[in-house]
Amino acid sequence: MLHIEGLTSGYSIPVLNDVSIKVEEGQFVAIVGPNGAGKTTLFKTISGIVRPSTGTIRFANQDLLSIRPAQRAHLGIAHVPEGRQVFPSLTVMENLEMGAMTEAGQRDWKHNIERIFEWLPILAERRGQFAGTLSGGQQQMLAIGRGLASSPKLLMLDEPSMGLAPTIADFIFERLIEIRRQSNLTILLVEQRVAEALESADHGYVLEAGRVALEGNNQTLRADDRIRKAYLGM
Ligand SMILES: Nc1ncnc2c1ncn2[C@@H]1O[C@H](COP(=O)(O)OP(=O)(O)OP(=O)(O)O)[C@@H](O)[C@H]1O
Repeated sequence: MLHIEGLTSGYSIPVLNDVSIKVEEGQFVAIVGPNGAGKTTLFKTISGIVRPSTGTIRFANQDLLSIRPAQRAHLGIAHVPEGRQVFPSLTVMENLEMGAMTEAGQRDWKHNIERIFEWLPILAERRGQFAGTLSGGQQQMLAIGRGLASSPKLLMLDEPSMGLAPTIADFIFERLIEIRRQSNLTILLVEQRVAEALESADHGYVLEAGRVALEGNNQTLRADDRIRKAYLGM
């Protein structure tokens, strides 16, 4: 579904160097790595906020780099950004409606909103509340709900656990696993919480200093000595 080959991208200097990543349909893939490794830059490059200097990105058999950033959401890519970025002065429902601006989101709205409320019931309870007054965990669920409202083929999540207490973060990971189980949605997750991310996903990449340092299925990565020492504290 998403094939990234030889990607070099960044700002005045490159942050990502020769990065290749594959996400197949229905897969849950995690990209883990330390602060500043380039995880957010990778997502911004997929969304079109940052332009790569070399490499290719194919999504659903199309050359993504030839498609304008604003059009990429319409192809079925939902980017749930770092720091949630909900619209604070809009209600929960209005935020969800903002997510449904794609053609597919409009078409599937009734079905999607039912499922979003089923998966994330707090959003149904708080539907009339201003998003800015929600807790961090609730805002993260709203950001995920807003992504789901666009009827995505690929849901990209940038550090959904950021700034959340461990129990709340665990709840978010558990919800993602359940959403994926029920919908077979393709998920690409970027995370610093390596243990939780590798438990949730079926395949993982370790990004270090802008390069893919390791790749494998979740069991292989969780058993890898370097991962255990550097990220799992074992
Ligand atoms: N707009 C920008 N202009 C210049 N450099 C940037 C910009 N955004 C990020 N960087 C730099 O790019 C590098 C990678 O940042 P990026 O945010 O992609 O990493 P990350 O792995 O997502 O880390 P974090 O978990 O801290 O968000 C860092 O050295 C950062 O300082």
